[in-house]
Order: sequence, then structure tokens, then C-alpha cells
Amino acid sequence: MLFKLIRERLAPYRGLLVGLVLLQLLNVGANLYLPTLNADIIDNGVTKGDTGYIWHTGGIMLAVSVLQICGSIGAAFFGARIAMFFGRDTRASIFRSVGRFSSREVNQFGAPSLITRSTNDVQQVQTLVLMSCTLMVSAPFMMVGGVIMALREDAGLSWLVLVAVVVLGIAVAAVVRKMVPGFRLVQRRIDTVNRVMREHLTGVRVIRAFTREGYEERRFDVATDELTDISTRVGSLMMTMFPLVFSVMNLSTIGVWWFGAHQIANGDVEIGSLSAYMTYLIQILISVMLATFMFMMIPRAAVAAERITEVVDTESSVHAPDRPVTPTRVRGVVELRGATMQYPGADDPVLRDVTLRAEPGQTVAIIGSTGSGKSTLLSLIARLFDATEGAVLIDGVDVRDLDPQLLWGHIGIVPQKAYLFSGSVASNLRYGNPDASDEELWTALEIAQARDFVERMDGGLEATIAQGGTNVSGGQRQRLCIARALVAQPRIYLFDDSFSALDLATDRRLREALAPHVLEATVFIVAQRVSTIRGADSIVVLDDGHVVGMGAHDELLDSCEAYREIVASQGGLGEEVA
Ligand SMILES: Nc1ncnc2c1ncn2[C@@H]1O[C@H](COP(=O)(O)OP(=O)(O)OP(=O)(O)O)[C@@H](O)[C@H]1O
Repeated sequence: MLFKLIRERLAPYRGLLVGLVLLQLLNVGANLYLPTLNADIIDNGVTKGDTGYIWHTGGIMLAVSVLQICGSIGAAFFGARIAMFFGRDTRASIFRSVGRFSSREVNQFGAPSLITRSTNDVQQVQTLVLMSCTLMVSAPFMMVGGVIMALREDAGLSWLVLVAVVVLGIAVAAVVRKMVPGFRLVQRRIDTVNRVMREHLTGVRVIRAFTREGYEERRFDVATDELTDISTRVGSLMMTMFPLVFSVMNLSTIGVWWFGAHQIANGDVEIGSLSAYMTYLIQILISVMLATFMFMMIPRAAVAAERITEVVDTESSVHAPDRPVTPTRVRGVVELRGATMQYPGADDPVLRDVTLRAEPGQTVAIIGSTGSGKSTLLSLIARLFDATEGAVLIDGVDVRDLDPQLLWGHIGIVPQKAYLFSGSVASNLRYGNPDASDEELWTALEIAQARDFVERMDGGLEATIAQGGTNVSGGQRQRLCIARALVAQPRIYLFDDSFSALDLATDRRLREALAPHVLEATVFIVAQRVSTIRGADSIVVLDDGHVVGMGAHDELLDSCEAYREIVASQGGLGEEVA
């Protein structure tokens, strides 16, 4: 999974990779040549007192060192670019995948985990790529080259290299095997910390209002303690690597001097050769150590890659058909035929066998108790979810046969939880129609009863909106969301409880202003207040996912007991309050 991800993402950067390998070869080649030159100076220059030879070979050493420096700087530069491109592209592909997800997939992963995956997980793999480019590419060359050069020096100690490498390899493999499950847990615990932190930040006002700071702090402490605990355990394992590597390295050095001294005493080896051999052994073991670093990082990066790939490979349950129907003109006739909806993992459907039809120019209101399925019904029309049974049709075409982009382009949804993006009032209003003129924005604001307060805001249309729209009131946010939908001029409007934060007078004025603007559109209004919807062409009464009444206000008063109860619960005939 890890190598597949890296291979796929680095495919476009083959040129840079080739450049990197060439520069690393230059770096390693120079590095390997230097000890031989050094041995030459000792054996042929110093021992024989030949100053000319020392100057000449010293000059070559200087030139080789310059080449080595160029190679290593160039390789670091190329490596950094490759790793940064990898991170950028991977984050972008996660972002694109999440953008295609339906609510089902977002719920399945959870927002905190998606954030960890696109930040921390990508970082893990990116660091591995960076380390690979700067260290790992050179390690095998260094190891193989070091072995060849060491054998060339022929100090009769080849067995020592073999023993050191095998011992180190086995020890490292044993430690790495123990670390893998730990790394998986670390990433999951980071998810948990993110989730608690996110809830804390978004719910900070509620937490204060209910004086739950202590409880939240304890919850956070538990999450961080668990993360600390597993990180410490994995870290301790990791730390055993260093003494391991250094013990092997130091023992090998002692071995070389011990056995080498005897060889020199017997006249089998020259001092220069033994010194070069020593340097090569150190280089070999350093490359084993670098490979060890990589092995330490690979398990964690592998876990991260698995989590990234999971997101990237997840297909949205709401996907475009292979051959989408592309109507030349969308009228906006909405029809539900026996639509049933059961959320994944739920025991029962939340909507059962709903059949209704709305024509352009009509307003259909949906009313019912909390949790009766009103928002779910709108989600089906907007294809945020697919009906588990039955069908939703637009102009007689099943929404599953339409290109989702085309469908969404004709739907203006005002969600129950009004959400604005960071930017300005204008950038938010132009969200569904980037070409809208200022005049169109003001008209939409006027209809949405938002003109007055936007005029009063510092900067008017260019006034700043904070992330989520937290710098305007709930009612103002709702009105801006309504205006945003109006600017897009869709064929179908879905107002999900969008008038609930408005006072009765504003609610009435807004509906009156809206009516002429949506004459040719199909309008669905979910509302709690009868006064908001009493003028609708058709009112759908939902009770526990069932349609228990459908018709105009007066008809329902005569025929629908549930509707009469709702009206009664709001102090009699709702229209009086409007
Ligand atoms: N994403 C989801 N996953 C699982 N169950 C869900 C999900 N969204 C809603 N439900 C459940 O479906 C039922 C209907 O929810 P829905 O939001 O459609 O009701 P509603 O009539 O709009 O409620 P309200 O008036 O409170 O907004 C509820 O019982 C709710 O718990």
C-alpha cells in the first residue's frame, strides 16, 4: 500500500527522480573514493616522505570533495522538491475525494479523522519520501560500494563486515516488527485527540454555559494521556535502535583494530589500507543505520498510507451514472415514488414509502414533529443520500440517472444549520453564481430581509464573514444563506427550517418578498411554525417517517388529526400570528 501510493504519486516526477539518483551517485562515488586517496597519501606519500605525491593526491582529494558537496547539496534540493510535491498532490487528492463524498462517507470516516488523514498522515509519508530521497537512495549505493572498496583493500577481515551487517539486520527487524501495531494505535489516538479538541472548540459556548469545563478537561486529559502512553511505548522501542546500532558499530571498530593490528605486525597489511578499510566499514554500518532509520519510519508511514488510500479509494455512494441523462432544460418537477430511507447502521427506516409530486410554481411545505424525517426528505431530493427503496425523480428522470453536478446546479438549498464560509458577504452570496452583479446581490438581500443589516455592516457587501459565519447572529446567518440560494436562481428551492430563527414579522415579510421571485420555481419549505407554511399549495404532514396527511391548510384542518394537533399546539389557527 505504502509503496503503491508513493509510486503512483511520484510517477509525474520521474525527471526529478533520475536527477536525484545521478546526484546521489556522484555524492556516494566521491565519498567512497576519498578513503582510498587517503590510504594512498599515507602509504605512498607520508610513509615514503614524498611531499610532491602528498600535494598531488591532496589536490585530487580536494576536487573530489567539491564534487561530493555539489552532489549532496543538489540531491538534498531535488529530494526536498520531490517530497513537497508528493505532500501537495496527496493532500489535493484527499481533498478532491472528500469533496465527492456524500454525507454517508463523511459520517463513516468522521471529520476529525479526515483532518488527521489529510495533515498528519500525509506528513508521515512525506517525511519518509524526504528521508528516502536524501538518505535512503544513497544508502544501498554506499553499502554495496563500501563492501566492494573494503574488499579491494583486502585487509583479510571481510568476515567482520558480514557478521556486523547480519547481526544489525536481525536486531533491527525484530524491533521493527514490534513497532507496527503501536504505530497504528498512535494514529488512531491522534484521531481521538483531534475529535475531542474539535468538539471542545465548536461547543465552547455550550461547555461554558453548562459549566462542563472540568469534564471536558478530563476527557482531553484521558485522550492525550492515552496518546502519550502509546507514543512513549513506541518511542522506547525506537530508542533501543540507537544503542543497538552503536554497539555493533563500536564492537566492529574494536574488532578491526584488534585483528588489523596483528595483520600489520605480520606485515600482511599496510597502515593506510587498514585505515581505509576502517573508514569503509564505518560507511557500511552508517548506511545500515540509515536503512534502520528508514525501517523505523516505514511502519508508521505504512499505517498512514493505508489510511490515506482508504479515503482516496472510497467511492461516494452518490456517484454519477456511467451514462448520465443530460436534459437540455430542467423544469423542476419533483416526484417521490414510494421513497424509503434507512440510514446505514440504523434498525428502521426514517422515511417510509413517501409519494408526492411538486410542479414548478408550487410551494410544498413539510411539517411534522422533531425527528419525523423532514430534513431527510429534502436530502433525498438534493441527492445528498440515495433512497434505499423507491425513487426520486426530477422532470421524470430518476436522480440517480442524472449527473449530480447538473442536479445540484439546479437546486438551491438553505440548510437547517446555516453555514457561511470565511470571506466577505459578497463572496458568500456569489457561491452558487460567481457572475452575479452587485445589483443582483442587493436584490437577493432585500428579498431575504438582509439588506438593512448588510448596509450597516462595515464594508457592506465586502464586510468580513468569519469561518462558519460566527460574526453574525443566527437569524442574520439564516437570511444570508437564503440570499445565497436566491442569487443562484435555481429551479428547485429547498428551505430546511430556514425561517425558524426569524421573528414572526420578518418571517412574513420574507415570504411575501420571496413569492414573486420564485414564481416559476418549485419550492419546498420545511417549517416548525404553521404560520410559515399555511399559504403553501400543499402541506405534507410527516409522522415518524410516514406521510399522514397531504393537502392545503384548510383541507388538512378538516382531514388530518396530526395537523390539527400541530395547529392546536401552536395556540390555535396559526395564521393569526402571522
Ligand atoms: N446522518 C444520519 N445518520 C443516522 N441517522 C440519522 C442521520 N440524520 C438523521 N438521522 C435520524 O433520522 C431521523 C430523522 O431525522 P431528520 O433530520 O430527517 O428529522 P427532522 O424531521 O428534520 O427533525 P428536526 O425537525 O428536528 O430537524 C432522526 O431520528 C435522526 O436521528
